[in-house]
Amino acid sequence: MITFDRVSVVYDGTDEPVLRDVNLSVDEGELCLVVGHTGVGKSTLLGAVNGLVPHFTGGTLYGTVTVDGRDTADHPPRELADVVGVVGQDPLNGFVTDTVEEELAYAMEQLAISPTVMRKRVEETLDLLGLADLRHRALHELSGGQQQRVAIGSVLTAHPRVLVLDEPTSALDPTAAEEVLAAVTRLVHDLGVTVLLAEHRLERVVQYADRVIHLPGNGRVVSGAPSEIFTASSIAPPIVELGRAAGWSPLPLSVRDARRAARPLRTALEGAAPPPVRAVPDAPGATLLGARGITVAYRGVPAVREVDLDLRAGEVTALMGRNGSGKSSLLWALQGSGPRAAGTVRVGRDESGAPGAAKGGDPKKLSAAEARRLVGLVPQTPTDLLYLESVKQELDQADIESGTGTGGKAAAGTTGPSARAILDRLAPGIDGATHPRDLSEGQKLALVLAIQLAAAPRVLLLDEPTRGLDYRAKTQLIAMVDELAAGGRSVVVSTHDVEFAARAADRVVVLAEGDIVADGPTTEVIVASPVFAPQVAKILAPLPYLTVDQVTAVLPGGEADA
Ligand SMILES: Nc1ncnc2c1ncn2[C@@H]1O[C@H](COP(=O)(O)OP(=O)(O)OP(=O)(O)O)[C@@H](O)[C@H]1O
Ligand SMILES: Nc1ncnc2c1ncn2[C@@H]1O[C@H](COP(=O)(O)OP(=O)(O)OP(=O)(O)O)[C@@H](O)[C@H]1O
Repeated sequence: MITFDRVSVVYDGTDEPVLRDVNLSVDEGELCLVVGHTGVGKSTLLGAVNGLVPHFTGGTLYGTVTVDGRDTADHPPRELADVVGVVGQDPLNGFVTDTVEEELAYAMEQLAISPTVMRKRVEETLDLLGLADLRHRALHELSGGQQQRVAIGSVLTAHPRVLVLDEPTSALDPTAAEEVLAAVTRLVHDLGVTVLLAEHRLERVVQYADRVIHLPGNGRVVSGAPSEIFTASSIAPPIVELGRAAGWSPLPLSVRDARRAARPLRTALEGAAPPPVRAVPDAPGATLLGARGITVAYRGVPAVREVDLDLRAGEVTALMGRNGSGKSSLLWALQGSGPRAAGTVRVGRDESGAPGAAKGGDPKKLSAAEARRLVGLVPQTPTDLLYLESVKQELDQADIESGTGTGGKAAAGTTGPSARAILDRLAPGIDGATHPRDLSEGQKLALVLAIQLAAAPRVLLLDEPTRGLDYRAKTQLIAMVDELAAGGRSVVVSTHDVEFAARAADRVVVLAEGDIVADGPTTEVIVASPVFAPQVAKILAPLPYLTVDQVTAVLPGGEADA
């Protein structure tokens, strides 16, 4: 269905090809998972399938890509639209209409599908993706996850024979992600649709894959059966890491198979107490931010209802909850620039006595510069914060604003790492001359995180910060968040990434329809929940383990299973 014949892609201004002499053939009805570190070229590979690369991205494509017998060199994306449906990483970017219903119908209109068929498919898709209540809503007023669902739906309605999905579940809550993937799998099994799917959260998708296409980072592509590729690959979901540590062969890829394989492991672990995932401070830190009665409403409809929240020094809090439950609205209200229908926020003064220490107060009432030093927010669409011409300019600007360095060199009297140093930990090897627009999505996020982390505000709010980040970058992010917390800051991470929450947070707050419905230590809140439990917890339940590291700490080498 899809063939790559000696394909190389070189972007303008670079010498190194992103893809190098790639040969690949994907059969009809195959679901292929595309994996690789941030910036290795997954989106480039996917974009080549419908001709977005190079027709829209620039650069040069050597070799031949054919889809359903059509050469993408002679067929621009518009002429492939009846065969290939593409969902990109940034749904807002891809929208062409204004409302949910219009967007779901648009692709069909372009293909001149009859109105009666259109009606029927729109209704089916609204139900399939849980969008019925939102059908008349404006697209730009939807939450991130709601937008992502619409983007997926708008492609499904056209019934393409090939689906190209670039991180389709990155903004979805765990249940919605499962539903979307189940729907996609049904198309593969029942209608023989061919799917190419790039995803960093492998724990969500491995069990559905027929084949894995791995981009190891040298421009080449390795493809094979999932268990075969994951035996050796440098990227692996927790289930695979656990399987490797325990010496399971063949590697189980579904929780169900892993639970069977794990019987001896569970027996071996019984009686041993799992070490804590994170070092827990002896006493709770001082309250840095106190919010009371926070209410956010859009045209009279409440999205956050009278929320009270205290954020303490040294604490990393995961904010979780369904798509549309009010997480982003709450974060923006705390930060001060979002709407607030009622309630107060108070950030305490900086007691460190450092020159120019922040005064404290309600960030909404302070000057932008003052507020930024109290509360920082990395938004869900980080590119909103990038406006300069090169990565280097962005980093330098961040250092000047935060006083952490000048031009990348640490300035006298400052302690924090420069934005460049932070970026290199999250996504190594980005050329400073690159225009931020040309970065991969994961690289853009890493850049925005570096800018915000360099400012090291007392309270740092991260809205879905692991979208597009590979496991390596997430581990780095966890380490940096840890350092900030250890330095007396308070960090809140709004996330659907249960694996990240399990490793990064000591406290989990769950929102449902704008109310806090759970608030407690991570282990208590997420192990008890079928939705938020990470893979290791599911595999080893009822034992209270959350991460592979906890298991290996108890069983060095994992030989207990032998
Ligand atoms: N239009 C472009 N012009 C120049 N360079 C580009 C362009 N698009 C991507 N690149 C570069 O090509 C490389 C591969 O990018 P790509 O988006 O394919 O990576 P990716 O594997 O999808 O990353 P992520 O996991 O972050 O989505 C990156 O280093 C990126 O900076
Ligand atoms: N500008 C807006 N106008 C109208 N409604 C809005 C607006 N922004 C958000 N909403 C609605 O408010 C509710 C909460 O949205 P919010 O973005 O806070 O949710 P969220 O928990 O962050 O969701 P997600 O996990 O999908 O990012 C949603 O139902 C959303 O559709």
